[in-house]
Amino acid sequence: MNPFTIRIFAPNSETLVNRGQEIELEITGFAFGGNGIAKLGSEKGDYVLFVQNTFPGQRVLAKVNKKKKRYAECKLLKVIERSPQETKVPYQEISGAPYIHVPPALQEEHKQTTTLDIYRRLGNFQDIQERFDSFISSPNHYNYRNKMEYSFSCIEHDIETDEEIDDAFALGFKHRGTWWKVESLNKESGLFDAEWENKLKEVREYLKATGLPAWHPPRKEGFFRHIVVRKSFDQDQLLVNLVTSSVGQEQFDAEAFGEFLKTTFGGRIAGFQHTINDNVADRAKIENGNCSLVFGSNIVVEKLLGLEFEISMESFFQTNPKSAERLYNKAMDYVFEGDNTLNGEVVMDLFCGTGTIGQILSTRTEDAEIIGVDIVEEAITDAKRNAKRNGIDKVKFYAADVGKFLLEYPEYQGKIGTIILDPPRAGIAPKTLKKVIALGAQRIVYISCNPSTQARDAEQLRQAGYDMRKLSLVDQFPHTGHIEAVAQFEFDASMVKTEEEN
Ligand SMILES: C[S@@+](CC[C@H](N)C(=O)[O-])C[C@H]1O[C@@H](n2cnc3c(N)ncnc32)[C@H](O)[C@@H]1O
Repeated sequence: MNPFTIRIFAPNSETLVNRGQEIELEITGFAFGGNGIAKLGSEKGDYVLFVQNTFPGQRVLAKVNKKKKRYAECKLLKVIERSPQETKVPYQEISGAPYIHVPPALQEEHKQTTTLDIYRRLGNFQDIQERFDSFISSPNHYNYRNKMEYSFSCIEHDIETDEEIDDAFALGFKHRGTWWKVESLNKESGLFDAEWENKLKEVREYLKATGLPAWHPPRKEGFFRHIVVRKSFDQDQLLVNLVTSSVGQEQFDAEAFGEFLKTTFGGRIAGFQHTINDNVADRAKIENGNCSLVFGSNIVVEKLLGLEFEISMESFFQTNPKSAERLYNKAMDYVFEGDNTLNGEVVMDLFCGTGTIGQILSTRTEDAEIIGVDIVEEAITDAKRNAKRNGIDKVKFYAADVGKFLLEYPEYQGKIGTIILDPPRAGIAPKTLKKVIALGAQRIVYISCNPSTQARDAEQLRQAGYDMRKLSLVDQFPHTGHIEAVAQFEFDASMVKTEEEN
């Protein structure tokens, strides 16, 4: 045990912590989703505290957010002492990459163990190890993201002194656990484009020199609000969107800033947009507003498994495209395994986003009819445009709620051999999953960015006769607690439970 840690013993450790309390803890274990575990001893046994984004061996300052009888959930405020397993890295630490000091192989080992445990506990797969196929690493452990959002604030958290500075001009990421304080990014974070982040300081100095103020989050006033950058790895180009309010707009020379970007980043800036957004609602999307293209193009083009995708500022696109290729290849292996050629079949790509999976599928089949469905109209518009760009006419895209779509098109019931599912983090609503099951597919390939909801949905699928045959984990987001999963389910009539058995 760390010599600085005071291990508290009390008759009833439940009484040791209160909601809102700040407490120093030693992290001794690790659970799914990047939850470090600390324990407080008592005569009645250990009281467990989960602290998000921590790692075994760290000594941390945490705040109790939720208190239950047997455990508490805490928010990390500060790492006081690093784990002996952590190493020095040349990056500036940001709250979005809490494991940047943990060697990638160790991150992966912990992700695999804790994620498989979730399938055991939430999906009741005691034999998960036999179903587990592979752990797929991200091809790039660093600088893998293709989109980053930076915030301005006139309240700065100084990373050297740990002090709050008012009347500042900060540009970077929010200080851990706050929504008003920004830590200026002075060198790359290790997640996004190195050149862009290493020169962000120059961007900040340029904008500060305009004399216009950075946003004041509590007062909801100021001029500079955010910078959002999109990257195409294939073109090695950046698309920049500066989001400001309209107050002071006439004093801002967007064209001059555009020239500054061109000079600073050479030919790498594909386009520069200026968005004026006066919406101060907490949940408003930062990019919404009045957008004008100052120079260049409002899209970049990314290549994925040989196909081209136009990406605008608003489009949904996999954040780690190089790793997404590995994810999609594994999904394709699961689709085509055995002699599942899909020829002459109807294939559903449900929750299709910008239609990436459906398009990849269509390049590997002869005469399958592929149907993509997503609720976001703009995503479907992007999907159709990209399919055209790639010369693909075998995929039909529909903008609709998956549940409603399946009700409105009952003719597909019983005609579908294979379904690909890629729902959002919340998983699939039980009612919608019931409708998917009613389609009667032989095989379902289910991609998930949240294994805990996938494990839950796997239980519903099992009761309907779908056996999870294979599972792979893909590390789409190194240095975070997140992990992506892809599973192959096969219908087995002998597994279907009767009403009485249920
Ligand atoms: C994880 S993303 C899918 C990404 C996509 N398959 C890809 O690889 O690019 C989940 C998608 O589900 C869509 N979605 C969420 N709820 C939905 C619903 N009820 N019906 C249809 N689509 C929905 C979202 O718009 C989002 O595009």
